[in-house]
Amino acid sequence: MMNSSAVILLGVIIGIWTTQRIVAFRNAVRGIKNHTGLRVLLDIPGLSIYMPRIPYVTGGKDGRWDAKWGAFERFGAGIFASVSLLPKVRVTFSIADASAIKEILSSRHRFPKPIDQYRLLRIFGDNIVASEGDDWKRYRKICGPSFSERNNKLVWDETVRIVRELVEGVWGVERREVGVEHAMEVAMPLALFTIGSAGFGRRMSWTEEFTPSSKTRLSFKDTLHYVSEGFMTKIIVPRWAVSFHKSFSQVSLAYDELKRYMYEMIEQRRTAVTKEERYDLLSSLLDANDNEVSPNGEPALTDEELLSNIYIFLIAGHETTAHTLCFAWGLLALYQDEQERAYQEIKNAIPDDRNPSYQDIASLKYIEAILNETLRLYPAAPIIPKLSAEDTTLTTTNNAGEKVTVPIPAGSIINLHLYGLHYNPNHWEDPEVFRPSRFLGDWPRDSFVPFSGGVRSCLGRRFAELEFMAATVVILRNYKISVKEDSKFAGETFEERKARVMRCKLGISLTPVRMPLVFTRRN
Ligand code: HEM
Repeated sequence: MMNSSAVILLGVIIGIWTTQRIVAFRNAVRGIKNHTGLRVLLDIPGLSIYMPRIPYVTGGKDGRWDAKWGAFERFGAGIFASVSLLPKVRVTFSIADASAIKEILSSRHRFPKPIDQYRLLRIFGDNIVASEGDDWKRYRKICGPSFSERNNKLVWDETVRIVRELVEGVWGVERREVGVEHAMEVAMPLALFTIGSAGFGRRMSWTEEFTPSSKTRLSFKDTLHYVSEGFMTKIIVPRWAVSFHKSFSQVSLAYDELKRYMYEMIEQRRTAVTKEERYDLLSSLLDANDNEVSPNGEPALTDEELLSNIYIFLIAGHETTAHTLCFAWGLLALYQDEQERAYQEIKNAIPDDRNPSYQDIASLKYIEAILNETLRLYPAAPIIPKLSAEDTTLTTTNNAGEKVTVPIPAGSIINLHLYGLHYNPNHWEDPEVFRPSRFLGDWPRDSFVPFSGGVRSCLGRRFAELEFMAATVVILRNYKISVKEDSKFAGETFEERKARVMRCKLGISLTPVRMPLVFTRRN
């Protein structure tokens, strides 16, 4: 039993602590001139998005990635501020205003990345996505040249080869219809094979049996598959717990195997007697690294840094593109007129039976517009976090159309809310509607940043765009895509069907939940 003076002491300590918190909270609110937004008791990074909205306690949907423009509408401006009391007083700004986002993306020093939030991407060590400052500059200088024109062409040619192999070799030209329960069954291996080939110089195919190398237990294909599927497991499950479940040990093994494969590949390329001309990302990265030496004569990147950067190409590079392809096919299945227009463009651009070539992209403007419209509606990274390095201000517009200056204290987290921006009715007409033609004429470029922007924009943008276009061209030339019928949903309206088919959740990137589609041969 505590005696009464101990209870009083504890009460005093709690009282002081609570008063300090409340004063800090009030100061934080004053510091932002009580700018519109959420004032909540609790904001636990990573967990808050799963909590319901309880006024003054949690932000719920309004603070979430999928609030779209709705939360900004409710708070009456293109920038709103969440101030929370626990676990610590924190100010977070959500921004869906095009000119404020442009200002942030063009000022890396004022608005760096909050690299604490990128810890999870450092499984193999420091890398281009999860770094800032001089380290990032060094990585960008070495990694940048890998995404060359020659690599672009390789991405195109390899994607065409991979999808043709699916169409001709796996589905077969005789088969009238191919139904899938989830389009990811097609999009994921497709993206995996493309990154395997154009990223690592390892050709994989839909039909081939894969065997492990002399030094590994898993094949390269299975390794990549388990590594990307098991990303969350790898992060959540500690090393000592991997033996608790078969799937945990499989993922752990896959990560070890990936490391072995990477070192093997690095070694092979370095010791090859005759140097082959290869344009995959790994070869170019190795070349660049060997040519670019540090002042003491060592390669610019250590082997660990090489490994971690290659790993990040895999993680950043294949799931995002697979999900985007999947969303696009779902939208084309729902909007048959748009699909027909795309098909006509392909027929006109590539009239004979030849392979679509890299040079054809100039005549595939509608396919490119479909990619952009898909990324507007379903941006793979719906929120991009930044940090304010100094006390500053940003300007936005309120619902009445007046300019509002928002004070941004140093240390505030700034979430670039791409979902909000891409559905902002001040920038986009009928933002909820899938209308690729909006990207054909003049469109508001600052209101569309699915690949981020400024010097920290996506390095693999062209890689992803070409993969998307090549895959979509080969699929649409051969198949008409439609939603798989299901008697359970016989009476649903178009909007209900769209909501069902396009349902998504946030994983490493925005993820389609279940997209049942049918591919019907055109001839
Ligand atoms: C549809 C596909 C893709 C989308 C929507 C996308 C989007 C993005 C976004 C939003 C960022 C900024 C992330 C941040 O600030 O934290 C980013 C960065 C990056 N992406 Fe992509 N990405 C895609 C495909 C790819 C591919 C295919 C690769 C490589 C093969 C790739 C490699 C990278 C790299 C290396 C960075 C870091 C750039 C830097 O910080 O300097 N991405 N991407």
